[in-house]
Amino acid sequence: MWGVALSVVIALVVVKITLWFYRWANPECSSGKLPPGSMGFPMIGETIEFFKPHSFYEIPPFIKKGMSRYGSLFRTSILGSKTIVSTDPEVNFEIFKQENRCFVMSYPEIILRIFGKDNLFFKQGMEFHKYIRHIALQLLGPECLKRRFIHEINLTTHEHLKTDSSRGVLDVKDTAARLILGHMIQMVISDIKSDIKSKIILNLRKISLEALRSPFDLSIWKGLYNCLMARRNVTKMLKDMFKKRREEASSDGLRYGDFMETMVDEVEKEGDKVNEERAVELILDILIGSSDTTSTIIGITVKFIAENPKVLRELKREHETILTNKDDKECGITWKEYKSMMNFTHMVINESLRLATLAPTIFRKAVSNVEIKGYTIPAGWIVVVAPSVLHYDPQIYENPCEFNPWRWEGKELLSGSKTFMAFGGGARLCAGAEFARLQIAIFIHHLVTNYDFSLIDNHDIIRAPVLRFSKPIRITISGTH
Ligand code: HEM
Repeated sequence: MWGVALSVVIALVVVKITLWFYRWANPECSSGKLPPGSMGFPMIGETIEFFKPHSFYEIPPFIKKGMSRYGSLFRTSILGSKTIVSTDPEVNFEIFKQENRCFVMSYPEIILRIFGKDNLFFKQGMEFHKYIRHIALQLLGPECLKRRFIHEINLTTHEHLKTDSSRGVLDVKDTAARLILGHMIQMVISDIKSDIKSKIILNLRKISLEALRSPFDLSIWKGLYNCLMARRNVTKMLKDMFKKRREEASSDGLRYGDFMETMVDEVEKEGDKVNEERAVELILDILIGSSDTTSTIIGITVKFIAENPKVLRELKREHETILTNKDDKECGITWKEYKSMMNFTHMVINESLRLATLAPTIFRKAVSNVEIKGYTIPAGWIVVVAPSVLHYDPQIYENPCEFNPWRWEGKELLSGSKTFMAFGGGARLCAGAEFARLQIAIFIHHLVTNYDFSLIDNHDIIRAPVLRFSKPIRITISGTH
């Protein structure tokens, strides 16, 4: 009797588990047809494959496998979420077009923790996003870059290269990260004391994209803890300075003309869009966004230039032409020169951005059922757009693994397209794109006009899934004047 009962219980459990497996592998879709694909093992899905390290010149293997089996739109599961991966330029374009309507930004928890769970750019709602973006562009947009920032960037880049090169060896990413934070903090808080500035830089340097690892890799927790602590320290320092500024503004009417003042003014305005907490958060979001991204691209660009003498010669020619009409050869470039005399430099920057593809996957969530290319993306599913696939597609970029700036000749250089999405696309196109391009161009200008340099080591750069350097990108460097 007991034996029969036990057999029945076991059979029921087996049926239940089988059904659960079946439902997991064959998710329901209330209307239409899901894209083909495999959901992988329950819960884990393809998370391990998503974070699996792969070489710099490779597209993520799990995407490659999905594409070869199922085509350019397929379903899977990553980090416990039902997911659709799109490698189709038309579908990607449609997803960006429907930003803040059918699709909203939705990054996995691990990524949110690095950039901050309270990051205002992750908050949903079209109106709020527009408002926050508008304020950020008052600092990062072309008007401010042209009027004030370009001078600061030239000055800091010149000074840092001069000091750091005096040792004869320079870690490119490290120098770039410190100089970017140096002038960015100055633009945000013009009256900052130098010891506080150094403390902020020290903490912000601990918040790195490299902390992003697989949840199965135990070192991720230490990295996340460091990011969290660094965020907390900087938030506290910014809060204190913000409070002081508000008090000064109301008692003495002191004006500084910097970004912190813009934020103080926003908080004082009628309405409740931004309070003191959010103002500090936005300042922090911009500081975090500014350094690690751009310094990584500068590191990679300098590596590519050092490895390609023909590219270096052409850059030197372009930048020495800019210098011919200048009395002060060390003052750097003007906005007009940046825009109209640096065509080849822009080609080099685009080629580095394409090969580096700093954001290999961009995450969204469908908020309603969306019909696309004969399939349905159900509400609640995550959609992963994969720019890396387009950037390494031989049909779009001949010999895609080759660093060849000349492939950009005659093409639109300063805006993205359906096949060039280094800065994302649509309403959420990178708010710091113009700043990053300007900073990279200025770094190249000072480097090629004032120094001889060559790479010290060979570097293995892996993707896991964001870029990770096996060693720092170091160059030997000496002044030419
Ligand atoms: C070369 C360097 C950079 C690259 C490759 C890059 C890449 C990107 C990408 C791909 C996105 C879109 C993400 C998405 O759609 O989910 C993005 C958004 C963003 N980036 Fe960058 N970024 C860079 C530099 C910067 C800098 C220097 C800043 C700030 C100072 C910045 C601030 C932002 C912000 C605020 C957003 C969110 C925009 C929005 O949601 O409206 N980025 N970036």
